[in-house]
Amino acid sequence: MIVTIDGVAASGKSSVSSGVAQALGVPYVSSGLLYRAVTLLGLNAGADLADPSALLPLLSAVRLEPLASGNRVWNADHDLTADLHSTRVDGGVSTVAALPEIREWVDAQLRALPAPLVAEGRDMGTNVFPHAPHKFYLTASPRVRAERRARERPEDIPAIEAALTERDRQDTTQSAPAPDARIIDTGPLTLQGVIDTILNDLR
Ligand SMILES: Nc1ncnc2c1ncn2[C@@H]1O[C@H](COP(=O)(O)OP(=O)(O)OP(=O)(O)O)[C@@H](O)[C@H]1O
Ligand SMILES: Nc1ccn([C@H]2C[C@H](O)[C@@H](COP(=O)(O)O)O2)c(=O)n1
Repeated sequence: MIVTIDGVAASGKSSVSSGVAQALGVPYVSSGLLYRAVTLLGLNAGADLADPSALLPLLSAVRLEPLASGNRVWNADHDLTADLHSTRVDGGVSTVAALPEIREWVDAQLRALPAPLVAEGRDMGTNVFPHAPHKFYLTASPRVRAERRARERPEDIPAIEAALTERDRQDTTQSAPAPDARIIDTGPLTLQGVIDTILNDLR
């Protein structure tokens, strides 16, 4: 069984997916972390983030570890995870995610993982796992998402809201909900409330 949980930036995808996966006793995979890892490696190498031929050679030893408690991304024996949610990576990741060659690489990593699993991102229900039987799409207003994210970042709420809105704009192409996804506005719900909504639907 595959459950897909897509949604806009900072809508709660990874927290919700982790909770759902732990309740089901299956792994979850965060596709955004792979796009973030490509971005980090590109920035560290001084590569042009719009040039797939400069990025693909950096990826031969990149591996996603789909732990239910929180995914980790490795480059050989170096754990990249702690550096993936920085403002620097946020600023470049949409450029990288727009490259078809990089999307193909990410999709191949995800499709190689054995089911059952919970997959989260933007196009899990539309493109990567279109035949998944259970699909969800999380939304919340930019202000609500910025207020939540401000607890994890040094920037103030208006700056975070502006950056989220810009990233939503840049990611529009791959971020449409699947026609058969259940759309959940997480604004009025607690994190546990969103997890319970999905688990009730699955039951
Ligand atoms: N329903 C909720 N109520 C309150 N806080 C929430 C809720 N859902 C998520 N959060 C909090 O919002 C923040 C962003 O959540 P999370 O990182 O899971 O989002 P995301 O969609 O995976 O983000 P990104 O797109 O940047 O990877 C976290 O601090 C999380 O704990
Ligand atoms: N399936 C996916 C997952 C992610 N992206 C892009 C869009 C985001 O800006 C970036 C980081 O993802 P996040 O950590 O916010 O989930 O990666 C995508 O295009 N497709």
